[in-house]
Amino acid sequence: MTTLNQRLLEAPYPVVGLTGGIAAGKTYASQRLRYLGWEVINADQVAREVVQPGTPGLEALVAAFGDGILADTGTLDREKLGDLIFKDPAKRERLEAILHPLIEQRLSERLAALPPTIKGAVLDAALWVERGQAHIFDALWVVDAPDDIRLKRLMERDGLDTARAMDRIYAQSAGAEKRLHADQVFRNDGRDLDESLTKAEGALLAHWKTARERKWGRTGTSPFSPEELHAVLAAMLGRGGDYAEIFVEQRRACALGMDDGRMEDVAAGETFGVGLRLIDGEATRFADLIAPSAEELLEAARTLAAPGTGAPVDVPGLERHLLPKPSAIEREPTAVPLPEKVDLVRRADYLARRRAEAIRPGALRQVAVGYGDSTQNVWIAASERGASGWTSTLTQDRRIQSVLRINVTAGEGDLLQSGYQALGQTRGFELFQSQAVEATVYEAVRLAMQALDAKPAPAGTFPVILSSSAGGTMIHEACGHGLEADLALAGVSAFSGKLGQKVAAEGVTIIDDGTLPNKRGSSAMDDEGRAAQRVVLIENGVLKAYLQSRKTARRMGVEPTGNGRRESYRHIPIPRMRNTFLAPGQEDPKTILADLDRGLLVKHMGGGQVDTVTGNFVFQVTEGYWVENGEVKHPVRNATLTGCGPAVLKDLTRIGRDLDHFDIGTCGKDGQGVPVSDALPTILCPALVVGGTAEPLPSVI
Ligand SMILES: CC(C)(COP(=O)(O)OP(=O)(O)OC[C@H]1O[C@@H](n2cnc3c(N)ncnc32)[C@H](O)[C@@H]1O)[C@@H](O)C(=O)NCCC(=O)NCCS
Ligand SMILES: Nc1ncnc2c1ncn2[C@@H]1O[C@H](COP(=O)(O)OP(=O)(O)OP(=O)(O)O)[C@@H](O)[C@H]1O
Repeated sequence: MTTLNQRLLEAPYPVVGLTGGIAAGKTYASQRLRYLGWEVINADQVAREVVQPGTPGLEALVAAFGDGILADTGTLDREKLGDLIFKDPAKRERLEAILHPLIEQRLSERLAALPPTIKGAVLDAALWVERGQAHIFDALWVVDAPDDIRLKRLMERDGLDTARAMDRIYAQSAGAEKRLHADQVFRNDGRDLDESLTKAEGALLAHWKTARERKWGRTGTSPFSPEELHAVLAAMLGRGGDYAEIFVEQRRACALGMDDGRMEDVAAGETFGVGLRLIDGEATRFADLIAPSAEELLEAARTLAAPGTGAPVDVPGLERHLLPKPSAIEREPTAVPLPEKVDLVRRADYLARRRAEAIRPGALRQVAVGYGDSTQNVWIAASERGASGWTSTLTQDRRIQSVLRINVTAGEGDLLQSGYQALGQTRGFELFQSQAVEATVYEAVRLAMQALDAKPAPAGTFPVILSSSAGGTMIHEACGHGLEADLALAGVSAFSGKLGQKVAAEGVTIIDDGTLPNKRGSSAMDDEGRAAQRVVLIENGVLKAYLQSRKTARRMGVEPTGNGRRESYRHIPIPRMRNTFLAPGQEDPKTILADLDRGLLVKHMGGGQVDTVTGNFVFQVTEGYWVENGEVKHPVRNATLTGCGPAVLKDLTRIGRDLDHFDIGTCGKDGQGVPVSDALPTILCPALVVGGTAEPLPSVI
C-alpha cells in the first residue's frame, strides 16, 4: 500500500482531493477553504520543494534533461523546463516518472505532520485523475471552468502566448473526464463559489466517517482465517513454484423478469467457492472447489503441488493490503426485501405503459423488464516470488452490481420497432431513485415510438457522427479487445507488436479506467488482487500499453495493469476491459453537427457483430437521423454501420469535449462474462458504410 493511502486512512479528519484543469481556479477555491479553517497542501508547491538546489530531485532532472534546464544561479529554470515538457509528451512522462514519487512522498509527510485537531485537509493537485488516484480521498472536488475562460486566465496570470497556454491546457485530461470522478463539481466561471464550498464542507464534515468506512472498510468475514490461508499457500508451494493464489468467492444474486405484466422469472441464489492456482515456470495448475472446508482446501493444495520437483518455499506471513473501493454503497441489495424489488419492476412496467399510452395511444405491443443485483465478496491470498524475495498478500473486495433493463416494443400495422435502455452501476438499491427509473423507462418508450415514424435509412458511404449518447460499443468491441495483452501476444490483434507506434490519429486517446465511481466495470481490485487503475492504452494516437493480467505482464516484462479478471472462482483470470472510453477532445459537439453537409447522426447503437482480430464491425443503429447542411432532417430506421475499428481511429479528426453516457454490458470472452461499460465523446467518422433499406444514395465519399 502506498504511504499516501496509509496516511489517508489514518488521518483523524476528512481529507479532500481538490483538482481541476490548469487555471480552473484550484488556488482560488483552496484559499476559500483555508479561510474556512482547512489545511491546504498544494502539490505545485511541494513540486518546487523537491527540486531545490542540492536535492536528489534536481540532480535527477539534470541527469535526464542536461544542465540547460538550470539558471545561472544553479536553480531550476522553470520556464525553460516548462517549454520543454509541455510540448513533448515523452519528455513530460520522463519528468513525471522522476518527480511524482518524490512529490507523493513529500505530500504524505506533510499530511502526517498536520495536527490531529484540524477540521480537515485539502490536497490540491492538478493531476489526481491522470495519476489514477482520484478515488482515494474522502471526497474528490473538481473545480471546473470552460476552456476559453481558463485560456484567458492562464494567459493573463502567467503572461503566456496562446500556443504555450494551449500546450499546457492539453497536457492534462479534459474537464469531462475529471467530472466523471468528482464527488462534487464547482463551476468557476465567474459565479460565487463561497456558498457552494461552505455547503460541501458541511455535508462532508457530517458524513466523512461513514463514507471512509464504506470506502476502505472490510465488509464480510472471510470464511477462512489468515492462518488457514497461509497454510494452504504453503502446501501449494510445498514442492516449489513461482506463484500460488487462493481466490475465495461468496456471491449472492437476485434476478427478476417481467414480460407483458407477468412476473415470469424470480431467481435468487448464493454461491461459495474457491479457486486455487499454482504457477511453476510455464505450467499453470488450477483447482476449483465448491464450498470447501479448510481441510479440503489443504488437501487440494497438496494435490496441486504433487507434480512439483522443487524444494518447499518458506512462505512469508500474509500482509493485508486495504484498497479503496470506487463506489460507495448506501443500500445493500441483500438487505432489500424481495417485495421492494418486485415493486420496482412493476413500477417500471406501469410507467412504460402509461407513457406509451400518453404519447401514442394503441401503439404499445410489449414491455419486458428485467432486474438484477449481485453482491460478490472476494478474498485473494497470494504468494509470489519477486526480485527481492517472496511476498504474501491478502486483499479483499466487495463488488455490488445493480441493474434494471427495459425493452419496449411498439407497432403499427405490420411494422414492429423496439426501444431498449438499461440502468446499471456498481451501486446498491439507492440507484433506483424514481427520477432515474422514470428517465430510463421514458427513453426506452421514446426510442420505440420514434422508430415507427422513421424513414428507411439510405445506403452508401457517408460521414457519420456518433453522438456521445451512442455509447462506446465501437471502442470496446472494435478496438478494446485488440488492446488486451493475451490477444496481442497471440498475434491475433490489429495492435500486435505496435507498442510505441502511431496507431490512431493525433488527438485519439483511449483509456480503460477501473477506478471510475459507480461505473459497471469498476472495483477496488482485479481478480488477482491488483488495485484497479486508470490505464492509458493509446495516447494522442500512440500505442502506450496493453491491458495486462499477471501472466501476460510477466511475458511482456511489464507491470500488471489490474485487468486480470475472471467470471467466478471456477475460471482463470485473463486480461479484460473495465470502463473503456475514447477520451474527450476539444470540440463543441454542436459545431461538429453544424459542419456536416450530408450524412448520418447516430444517437443510439444496438447490437452488432465484430471480428476482434481485425476490428471489422457491423452495428445496428437504433436511433439515427439523416443530416443535411448541418440540420437534422428526419429519423431513419434499420440502418447498419460497417467499418473497421482501428481504421476509424486513424481517420478521426473531430472529437467532442462531451463524455457523459456509458453503455453497460457483460463482455464475453473465452466463455467468461464480466461486467463492463464503455463510452465515447461525439465524434465524426469521415466515411462509414451505411447499410439501409432505402434506395441507395450516391455516396458522398
Ligand atoms: C514543468 C514545471 C517546472 C513548470 O513550472 P511552472 O512554474 O511554469 O508551473 P507550475 O509548477 O506553477 O505549474 C502550473 C500548472 O501546470 C500544470 N502542470 C504542472 N505539471 C504538469 C504535468 N506534468 N502535466 C500536466 N500539467 C502540469 C498544473 O496545472 C500546475 O498547477 C512544473 O510544472 C513541474 O515541475 N511539473 C512537474 C511536476 C508535476 O507534475 N506537477 C503537477 C502537480 S502533481
Ligand atoms: N472566479 C474567478 N474570477 C476571477 N478570476 C479568477 C476566478 N477564479 C480564478 N481566477 C483567476 O484565474 C487565474 C487562475 O486561477 P488559479 O490560480 O486559482 O487556478 P489554478 O487552478 O490554481 O491553476 P494551476 O493549475 O496553474 O495551479 C488566477 O489568476 C485567478 O486569480
